[in-house]
Amino acid sequence: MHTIEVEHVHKSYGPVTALDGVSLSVERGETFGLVGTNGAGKTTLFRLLVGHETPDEGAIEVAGHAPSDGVAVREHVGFVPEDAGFEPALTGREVLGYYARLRDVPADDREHRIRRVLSTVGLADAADRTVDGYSNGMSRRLALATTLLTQPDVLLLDEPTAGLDPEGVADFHDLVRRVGEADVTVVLTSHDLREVETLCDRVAVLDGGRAVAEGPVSELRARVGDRVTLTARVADSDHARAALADHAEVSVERAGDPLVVDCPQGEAGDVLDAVRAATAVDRFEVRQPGLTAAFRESVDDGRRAAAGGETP
Ligand SMILES: Nc1ncnc2c1ncn2[C@@H]1O[C@H](COP(=O)(O)OP(=O)(O)OP(=O)(O)O)[C@@H](O)[C@H]1O
Repeated sequence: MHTIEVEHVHKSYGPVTALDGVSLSVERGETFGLVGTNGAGKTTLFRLLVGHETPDEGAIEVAGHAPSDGVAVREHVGFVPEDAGFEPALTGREVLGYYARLRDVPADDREHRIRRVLSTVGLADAADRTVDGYSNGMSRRLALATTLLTQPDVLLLDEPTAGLDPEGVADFHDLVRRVGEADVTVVLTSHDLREVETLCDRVAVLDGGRAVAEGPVSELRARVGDRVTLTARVADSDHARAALADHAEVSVERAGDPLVVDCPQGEAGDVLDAVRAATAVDRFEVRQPGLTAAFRESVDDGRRAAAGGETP
């Protein structure tokens, strides 16, 4: 069952086309990643999903409702914008008090729900401090807490971890996983493809307002094939490179120290043996290219298709 359905959506701002015929669907309970280049249309899509803007063409349904149905959206959809800011003189608890009213939480249940979400996001101890003293990570968690007051079916998180330190990122990831376990459909945008790979079941790649790829993270990654990157600390990189000259499927990406080689997964062992026969190898690691390469490939394919007038 699809909780989010976006069909052939176009949106322009004057001469700027922000979304150019985007279609995608997100299933109930999924954690879905929306990735793309700067200005690809990710935030615009979020604004359409919560009814802050209306599409010029196309149809959108979220949790069984049109985004123009403001009451349903408030009840079923939680949106954490990239720049969620709060009145600095209010405490975290007071902020949540206002949001509880805004979201029509019954008066006799407010205190209980506020206490519960403060505990969920790990802000119980900081609840009575004013938010001007909150760290970036705490503010993001408070923003998420505002959406959890009404147990939404859908959570939209726009670059939720941008600017957080590694500990803040890890805390937020734990939180998203916990929220996701409760059958909530989560859609998040991110420029950090490792984050998307870690958290998301499926992903869509936007470029220039077009969805150029959509599918399970593993499928997208498979588009770049079974090649791996081998990085080795070598005593003599010239000897190492010469030893690989006869390997047709192997390309030396960097011929210094470390030596970086791109090769088919099945040949990584032979490549390492050849390098070790030619020079001393101190350390080495083999890595799959991951989503970054798949993302670049999708964007390139989409641009080629657009130039040729095809649909990717
Ligand atoms: N209110 C607006 N008025 C004019 N142009 C806009 C407006 N909102 C978005 N745009 C333009 O629409 C395009 C898509 O913008 P959007 O913010 O959706 O991209 P994004 O993928 O979220 O980018 P980023 O990753 O940089 O946050 C951009 O060219 C942007 O300049």
